Amino acid sequence: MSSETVIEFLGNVPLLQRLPSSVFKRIADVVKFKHLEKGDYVVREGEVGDGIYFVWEGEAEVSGSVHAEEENRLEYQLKRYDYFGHVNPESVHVADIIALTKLTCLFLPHEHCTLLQSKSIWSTDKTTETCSLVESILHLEPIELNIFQGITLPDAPKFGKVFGGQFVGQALAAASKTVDSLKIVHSLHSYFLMVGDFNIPIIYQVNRLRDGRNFATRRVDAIQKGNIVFTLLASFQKEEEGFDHQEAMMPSVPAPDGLLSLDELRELRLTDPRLPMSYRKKVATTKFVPWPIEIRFCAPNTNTNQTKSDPSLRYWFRAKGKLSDDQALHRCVVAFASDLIFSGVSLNPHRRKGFKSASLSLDHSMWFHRRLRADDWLLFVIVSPTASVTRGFVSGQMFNRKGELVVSLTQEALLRMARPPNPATVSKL
Ligand SMILES: CCCCCCCCCCCCCCCC(=O)SCCNC(=O)CCNC(=O)[C@H](O)C(C)(C)COP(=O)(O)OP(=O)(O)OC[C@H]1O[C@@H](n2cnc3c(N)ncnc32)[C@H](O)[C@@H]1OP(=O)(O)O
Repeated sequence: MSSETVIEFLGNVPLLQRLPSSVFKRIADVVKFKHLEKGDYVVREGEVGDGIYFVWEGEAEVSGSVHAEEENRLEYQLKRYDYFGHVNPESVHVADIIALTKLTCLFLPHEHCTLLQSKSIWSTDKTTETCSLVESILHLEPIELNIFQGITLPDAPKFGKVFGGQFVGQALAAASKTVDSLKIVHSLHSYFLMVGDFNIPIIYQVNRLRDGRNFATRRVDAIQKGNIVFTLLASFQKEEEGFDHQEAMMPSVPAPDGLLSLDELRELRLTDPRLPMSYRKKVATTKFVPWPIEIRFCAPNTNTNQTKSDPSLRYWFRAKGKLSDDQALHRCVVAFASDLIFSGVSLNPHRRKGFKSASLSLDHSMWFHRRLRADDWLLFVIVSPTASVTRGFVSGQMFNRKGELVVSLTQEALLRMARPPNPATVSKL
């Protein structure tokens, strides 16, 4: 059996899908095949366990007692992708497992069961303390099958509420962790339903809408205090060769290395005489928590939030720090970053002195065209073709440094002139 076939099988075992994708190859290298005939005992009640079994082919019956009382006898059937056994070497089997047909299992011996315990959903060796901030933000605690918990870290971007990109990135992480790791997200569509509270955890409930041979579809609801505050649909596909063309051209822009970072730009703005004193004072007194995403505007930017400009923007961005090598993580990071400076571009032609807006992202859609790395520079080209009846529409394209179009995306946002106080921007959960 090829290693690829074993990895694909392991990726379809729901229990394992939450693990970092790098673990599957390691598990595939150490599992052993066990073949049994109809009627054979695979394990016996009362015996000490020797590892975990995954049903590869055939059916088995579980028959045993929970408390040695006849009325509490367990009886159910196991089929492909089900598992049984114990991670702990001292545990005793509480039931017989008997082959109902010819049965093939993959067996993971005790000494390798630590592979099933990982501190992060993205990496086997890094913990949330040792990885980059954005990777920690996108780490979720698996609570049960299909249920994950995310939190808003103290250093995460917040804007007075749960940042929209955090919802998209975390929900996509939850969806990705219920899919065979050979299938990668190619599109997502999402709605921001209620302003989220960053002081409380977010529960991500994944609905496995479909698992096909090459495609899988998931719906994820983000829940706080019993309310669905955000919802996302995502589709995943196993990579296959096909037609390839690209009509979209990457615009000619300066390379990122020579451009100012947001932190440098902010420092300069404190003393830039072209900017109004009131603005400089505001920049100086506003608490500034650096973002986990590095951003470099392609054109010199002396605009304030009260300067009228074209409804378009170009900037380079990348995650700060090195990310674990998992394509699912890189796509979640891009999803997270894509809501930082996006729909605000719709407001550019309407900015003026005294301008104060109440704006909120309403929906967010993305299409991933090619593999990408979120810890290398990506160019985000944004244009707002229209704004009307309080809604601004933006579309964007992301190119890698080679000029390949890697992502297309759109967003609609609610754009209103703020009337004080502004209850729309705080959570009412
Ligand atoms: C160094 C140099 C460069 C740096 C450069 C940095 C750039 C720095 C960019 C950062 C940029 C971040 C960008 C983050 C972008 C997100 O993260 S946005 C967060 C994600 N989106 C959300 O949370 C939206 C969640 N959804 C919702 O809240 C609801 O679905 C909606 C959209 C409000 C619609 O609900 P609804 O109940 O139908 O709404 P509606 O009745 O119209 O209004 C709701 C409330 O707003 C109030 N409201 C209505 N109009 C107004 C108004 N004009 N003013 C105030 N309140 C209003 C209403 O009174 C109402 O309040 P209540 O009566 O309920 O108390």
